[in-house]
Amino acid sequence: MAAVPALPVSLSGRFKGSFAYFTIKDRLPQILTRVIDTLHRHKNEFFEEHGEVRGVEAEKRAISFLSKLRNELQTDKPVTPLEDELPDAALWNQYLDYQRNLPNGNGEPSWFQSPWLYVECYMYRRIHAALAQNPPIDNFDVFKEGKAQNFFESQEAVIALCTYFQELLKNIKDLDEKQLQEELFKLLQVSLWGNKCDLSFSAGEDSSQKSSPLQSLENMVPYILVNDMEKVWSLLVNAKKNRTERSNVRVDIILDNAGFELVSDLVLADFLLSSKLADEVYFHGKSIPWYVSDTTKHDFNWTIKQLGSANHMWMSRCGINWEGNLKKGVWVFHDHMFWTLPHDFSSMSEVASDLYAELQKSNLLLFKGDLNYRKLTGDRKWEYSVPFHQALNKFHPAPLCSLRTLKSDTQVGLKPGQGEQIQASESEWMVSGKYGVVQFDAGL
Ligand SMILES: O=P(O)(O)OC[C@H]1O[C@](O)(CO)[C@@H](O)[C@@H]1O
Ligand SMILES: [Mn+2]
Repeated sequence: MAAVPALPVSLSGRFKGSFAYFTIKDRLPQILTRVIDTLHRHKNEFFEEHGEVRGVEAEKRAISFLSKLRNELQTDKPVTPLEDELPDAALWNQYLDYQRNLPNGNGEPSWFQSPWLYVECYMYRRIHAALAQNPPIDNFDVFKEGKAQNFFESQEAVIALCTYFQELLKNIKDLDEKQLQEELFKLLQVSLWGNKCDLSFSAGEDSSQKSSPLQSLENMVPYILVNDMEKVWSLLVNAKKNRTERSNVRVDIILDNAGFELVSDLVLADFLLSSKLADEVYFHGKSIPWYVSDTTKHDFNWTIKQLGSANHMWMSRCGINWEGNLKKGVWVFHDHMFWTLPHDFSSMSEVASDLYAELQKSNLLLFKGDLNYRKLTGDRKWEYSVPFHQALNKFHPAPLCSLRTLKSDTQVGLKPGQGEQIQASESEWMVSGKYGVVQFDAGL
């Protein structure tokens, strides 16, 4: 039997000067400071809604929990077990034990010594605990305002996209295969570049989409380092041809950020149905606030409502149609605890076998964004030219495609020398969000 190659090491804050190191040192504390400020700013609201004793006391407790967290992070303290009783706490604590016992581990897990992916996810889980443990403010999403702001500031781009799309729908029935393919490619690219706009990347600062998202697509093609759009197209066209009455074509979108990116994903999903390339689309979101801008069920419904009631004909047409899709059941929103665990996707079949089985029902999984890419590839120091299939490390529930702009220093599946060549002239290429991939894996 051929020997199984060992996995490369995890990205981690222990590599001084790496992007992980700077993120843990600078960006994560900034995010925590913003969260604390947000709670301060809402003090009056908590007071008015819940009174001094319950509302303001809860806010104070949450802030002191968060300050303690920031201090633990900045002084590289050991990662502590979760003490809340939320449904995922036991899994988190088991994962801590697993980190403690890793044969090549670096002693007691801590903020700078442990894998970056683990400690970063852990920070968001602790932010959640700070609120969830403190009723009556336990349902307060500290990132909600930022997500709404991103949506409103992207208005023009949203209008441009909805208008383009509604015009397209008018004659979608008359398009031949070539034209359909072109439109699919356009909307895949809009959804890809929509991933530039996440908020954790800019530590919560403005990152909305300002210009028309369709105009500059062609100029950006050279920045797509792996472009498997043709493979996505053939898969969908073949699925459509082989489809029988009993076997629907199903596409799943594993969502990333709310705001403009979410709108671009919804337009893509609508296109898949309207072009009859798919019969149903399942969306997967986060069950708790996550990585500042990720989409929860509330954000998903809120966005569709906002569009539906907008003062712009094509925007509201989109929103109303999408609400209809949800009602008809051709669009389904799912959230699962697994998406907000620290595990990479290679352990999904073990840790969340129900979710894995659900994904197996799909014809195509579209994974949006950088964090999903990190979890697909295990957030490791891979050689750039290692095949994507190998980095997936046996995660193959169904054919899948990642639409991701590069915002963290891991990348696989490049041509030999391709990464090194860009590196030579642009040292920030992996973290600037300027480059992207549409990277496909057919499965087993
Ligand atoms: O929203 P995305 O595309 O998953 O990006 C999340 C961002 O957060 C990070 O984890 C940074 O802390 C990066 O990996 C990435 O830039
Ligand atoms: Mn995100």
